[in-house]
Amino acid sequence: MKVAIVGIGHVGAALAYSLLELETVRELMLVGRNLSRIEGEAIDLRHAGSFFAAPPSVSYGPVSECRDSDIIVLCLSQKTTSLDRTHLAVDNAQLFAEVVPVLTRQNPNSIFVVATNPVDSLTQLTIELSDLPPSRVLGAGTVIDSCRFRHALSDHLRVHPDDVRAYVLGEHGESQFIWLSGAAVGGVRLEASDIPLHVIESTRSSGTDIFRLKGNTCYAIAQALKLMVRSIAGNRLGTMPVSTQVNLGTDFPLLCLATPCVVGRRGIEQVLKPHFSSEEQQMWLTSGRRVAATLAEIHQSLGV
Ligand SMILES: NC(=O)c1ccc[n+]([C@@H]2O[C@H](COP(=O)([O-])OP(=O)(O)OC[C@H]3O[C@@H](n4cnc5c(N)ncnc54)[C@H](O)[C@@H]3O)[C@@H](O)[C@H]2O)c1
Repeated sequence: MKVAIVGIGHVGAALAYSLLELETVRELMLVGRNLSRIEGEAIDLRHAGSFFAAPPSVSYGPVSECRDSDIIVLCLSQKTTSLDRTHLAVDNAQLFAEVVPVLTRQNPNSIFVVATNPVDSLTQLTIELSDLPPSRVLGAGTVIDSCRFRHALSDHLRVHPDDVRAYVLGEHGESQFIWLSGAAVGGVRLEASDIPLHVIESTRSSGTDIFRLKGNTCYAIAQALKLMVRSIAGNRLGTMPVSTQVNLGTDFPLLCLATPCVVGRRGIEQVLKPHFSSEEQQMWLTSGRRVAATLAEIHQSLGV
């Protein structure tokens, strides 16, 4: 299986390194604009690969040379110093408008995985620009936020994070929410009183806290993206809260939000339908309204 990563910055490079150990990935292509930088990354990764059992071959090149990939992970981005992910919307939409149509033409069978922020709006934009079925375009959604929640709650309850079955859903941003009515620890349903405020706050703010401290986040998102790539490449049918197209009714345009999905060789194999409490339903719609507003700004800037 050939995986191309477009945009070899902090996230793209961390993902490339983490994919060296996935034996289902046989070819890895680094795609970027600064060719000497990505050549350096490719050589470094080849050397690192010699410490793994069956590393992929590593190539590099510009978007115009990225062909015949099975999976394309979009990590390209304009630089930002803002803590608000939506501030990147217009600039990153412009980048997507330049590269997604080219990539789709040259990689007609690829599944697209979107990491770039604001991830929900850009996942929807990728569906529109590529004209692919929505099942073949998935955003990183709240995979990382769910991991942060499980990590913080498992620390508090003193259980292993794997035994916390819980998702953060909605927008990867301010309006995300913990799907409490669907959460369990060791098979026992979680109650609101089981979750201290500091766990909720750290789930929502730790991405921006890390950004404030080191100027980027890369390792955890790389693992989240690797989970998605592994489920597609190995047809593992793992369930994860990726960003996918949802229909919120006539008051909304088609847009993407994070909801639990089964991920396999064809991309999104199933979109699961969570049963929300009335409060969760309101939070879900609030996420929808925020993404719709960002999407409107993107459409206006692109004149579409
Ligand atoms: N979804 C998530 O959970 C999540 C988590 C962390 C970061 N992110 C997002 O991922 C994106 C990347 O973050 P980063 O820290 O790696 O940024 P970065 O600035 O380090 O890297 C971006 C890279 O994109 C490249 N690029 C820009 N335009 C390009 C083009 N036309 N073709 C090819 N490459 C191009 C740049 O040269 C740069 O190397 C950002 O939008 C960030 O907000 C998302």
